Amino acid sequence: MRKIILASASPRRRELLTQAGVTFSIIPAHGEEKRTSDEPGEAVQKLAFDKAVSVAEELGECEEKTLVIGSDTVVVFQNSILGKPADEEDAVHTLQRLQDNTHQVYTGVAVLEKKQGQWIEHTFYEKTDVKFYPVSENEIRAYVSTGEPMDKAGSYGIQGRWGIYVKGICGDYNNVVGLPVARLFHEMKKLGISLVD
Ligand SMILES: Cc1cn([C@H]2C[C@H](O)[C@@H](COP(=O)(O)OP(=O)(O)OP(=O)(O)O)O2)c(=O)[nH]c1=O
Repeated sequence: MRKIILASASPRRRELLTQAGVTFSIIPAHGEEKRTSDEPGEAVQKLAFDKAVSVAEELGECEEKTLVIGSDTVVVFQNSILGKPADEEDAVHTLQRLQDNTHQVYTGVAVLEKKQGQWIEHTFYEKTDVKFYPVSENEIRAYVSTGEPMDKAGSYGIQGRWGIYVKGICGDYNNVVGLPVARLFHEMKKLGISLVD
């Protein structure tokens, strides 16, 4: 049986992988996330890779075929990359920009596979378009006061209360929540790797 480690503190990623029937353990990646590219696809893959590498390094010696999965999600609006809000006012400002408009959510995934004593890297990213209805400042402030936006890219959670303002999406819903599980399974299948027993 292959050992699978999710390099994440995100409860959403944990839930998505569990729902997909994967048996795994969790080791959150520590350390500063530093964005090194302005191209969102590249940026999220590199951040996902950094998270997976930091956990792989922590593991040291480990069994052949072990997989370490890292992931990173950002929102892109009018060529700017938006991460988590700095504070409540930042969240309000971000949601004011995103409402009544369409933005993109990018999630990068990095899978490190232990093969013949070496870590082999597999990375990809998935993009989803998300369109919001018009939302008033009062509605935005009420949402922000729930605290929900504070740990989320783009200052909202599609799976939570903000869902009532989502007019539609084009692409994978799970990608917005933080892990494109179907694409992950598909990419692993291409490599002959099964994530379920
Ligand atoms: C857009 C959006 C993001 N998010 C979340 C997913 C990610 O957890 C978070 C983006 O931050 P990330 O830095 O990608 O992840 P994280 O810090 O939560 O967890 P870790 O680095 O340990 O894996 O935003 C939602 O839950 N719903 C949404 O609709």
